Amino acid sequence: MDQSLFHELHEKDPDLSERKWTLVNGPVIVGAEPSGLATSAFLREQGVPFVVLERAECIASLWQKRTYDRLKLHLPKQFCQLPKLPFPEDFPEYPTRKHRLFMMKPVVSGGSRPCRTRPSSSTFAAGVVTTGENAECVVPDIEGLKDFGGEVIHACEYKSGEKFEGQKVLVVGCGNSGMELSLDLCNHNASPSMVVRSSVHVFPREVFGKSTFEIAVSMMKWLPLWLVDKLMLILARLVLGNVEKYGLKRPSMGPLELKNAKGKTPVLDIGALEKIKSGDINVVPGIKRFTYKQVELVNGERLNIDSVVLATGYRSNAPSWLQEGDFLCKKGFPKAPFPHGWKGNGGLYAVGFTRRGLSGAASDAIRIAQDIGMLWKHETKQHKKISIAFHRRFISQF
Ligand SMILES: Cc1cc2nc3c(=O)[nH]c(=O)nc-3n(C[C@H](O)[C@H](O)[C@H](O)COP(=O)(O)OP(=O)(O)OC[C@H]3O[C@@H](n4cnc5c(N)ncnc54)[C@H](O)[C@@H]3O)c2cc1C
Ligand SMILES: NC(=O)C1=CN([C@@H]2O[C@H](COP(=O)(O)OP(=O)(O)OC[C@H]3O[C@@H](n4cnc5c(N)ncnc54)[C@H](OP(=O)(O)O)[C@@H]3O)[C@@H](O)[C@H]2O)C=CC1
Ligand SMILES: O=C(O)C(=O)Cc1c[nH]c2ccccc12
Repeated sequence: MDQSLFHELHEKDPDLSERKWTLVNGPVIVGAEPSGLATSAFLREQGVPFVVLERAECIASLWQKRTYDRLKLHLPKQFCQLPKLPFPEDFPEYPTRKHRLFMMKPVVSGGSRPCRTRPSSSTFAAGVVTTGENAECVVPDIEGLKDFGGEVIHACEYKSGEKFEGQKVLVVGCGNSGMELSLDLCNHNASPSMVVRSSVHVFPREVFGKSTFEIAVSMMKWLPLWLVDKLMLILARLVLGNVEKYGLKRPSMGPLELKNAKGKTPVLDIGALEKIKSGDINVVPGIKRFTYKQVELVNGERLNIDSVVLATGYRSNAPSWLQEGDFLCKKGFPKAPFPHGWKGNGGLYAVGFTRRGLSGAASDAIRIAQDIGMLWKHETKQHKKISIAFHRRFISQF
């Protein structure tokens, strides 16, 4: 590192010399999951050397290690493809997590392994944040949870309901995780109670054999968002009836408006609602406190429970490692609203913070790779020109 820069940084951070530093030529991509891998694939195609940094010891760690066995994508496959890697026709409409991992293999074996680069004499610098909207588990601090005495896990540690057979399990949270894990627990002969502390939008995953998400996307081409929201709610009411009578209060904001404004994903139901209607999943209100093997709810009711699954969501971790104040907000999302959040100043980029799942990540990756590809070509051309001029001058001295 340049000595004057080192001194300047050392003044700000006295521990600097204790840390390991590596000089990297080319973009640094942080995160090796769909967003990082898609960006890598595009950069490789454009001949840009890059390095991928990943905290886990493998790629695709969310899909390999932090998801449950029976997980399937809840959007049809055409909305969850990585650029240039369409799911094969013979894959099911809603691929499983194993299908998803299978699709990521070629990207990796093609060359975007963590910490891989080609030597270059250019000093081109760019940083791509792809650490995701789900980087850390949200673990709420609920009174008495530490002394509960039974097993407490987060949804990301849940693999299967097998080990909960015969148990009373409290599932905290009613997003897609809470709903799907409650269903999985039922299917393994456990008795889940699911906490709904505020409200939730529930839709069937399909209506008359057609994906509900796809219907909404088609309508968005012609109609304003507020109207699509209204029509989706009418459709849900016709197909599901009034879900509020089962304790599933709907938010006052429409589903797509809420997703855009707060990132809260509507539930695309794959069977939990039937179990709620039949009473196999017991819907309960917010938690007041835990006591030994019991939970006390805000309505004063007490339940005996054996285990707790916290399906309480995820958050970005970028503010903890990216020391730059302009690009990201406190919650670790780009400050600029979609579709402008992919590019910041000074070579900073972000992929996968659009609150639009995998298709949002794919569109970010394409934009960024094009931008970096162009800058890289310009930079290397300039570099070549300087080298040739220097070479000529050097030769002319003799
Ligand atoms: C259970 C579940 C199911 C989902 N299903 C769908 C679906 O069906 N369709 C859809 O469109 N979307 C779905 N999503 C949304 C999800 O965000 C995307 O599927 C996708 O995984 C996002 O990819 P990503 O690369 O942006 O982030 P992630 O997959 O979260 O990957 C981020 C990577 O960055 C690494 N990382 C984090 N912090 C650091 C650090 N400080 N240093 C180095 N590396 C770091 C992580 O280890 C991870 O490998 C789902 C999400 C979850 C949790
Ligand atoms: N098959 C698939 O494709 C699946 C996809 N996913 C996706 O993964 C992402 C994360 O989903 P998910 O894990 O469900 O997280 P979400 O953020 O969607 O949901 C978190 C839930 O936990 C509740 N909660 C948080 N803290 C507390 C608390 N202290 N007490 C009671 N309830 C609490 C929230 O309630 P409140 O609203 O009141 O804050 C909310 O119901 C989403 O994008 C989702 O679509 C997840 C599972 C399966
Ligand atoms: O972010 C997610 O969890 C997704 O699965 C993708 C997604 C993006 N926009 C949506 C709107 C309704 C349901 C799911 C999604």
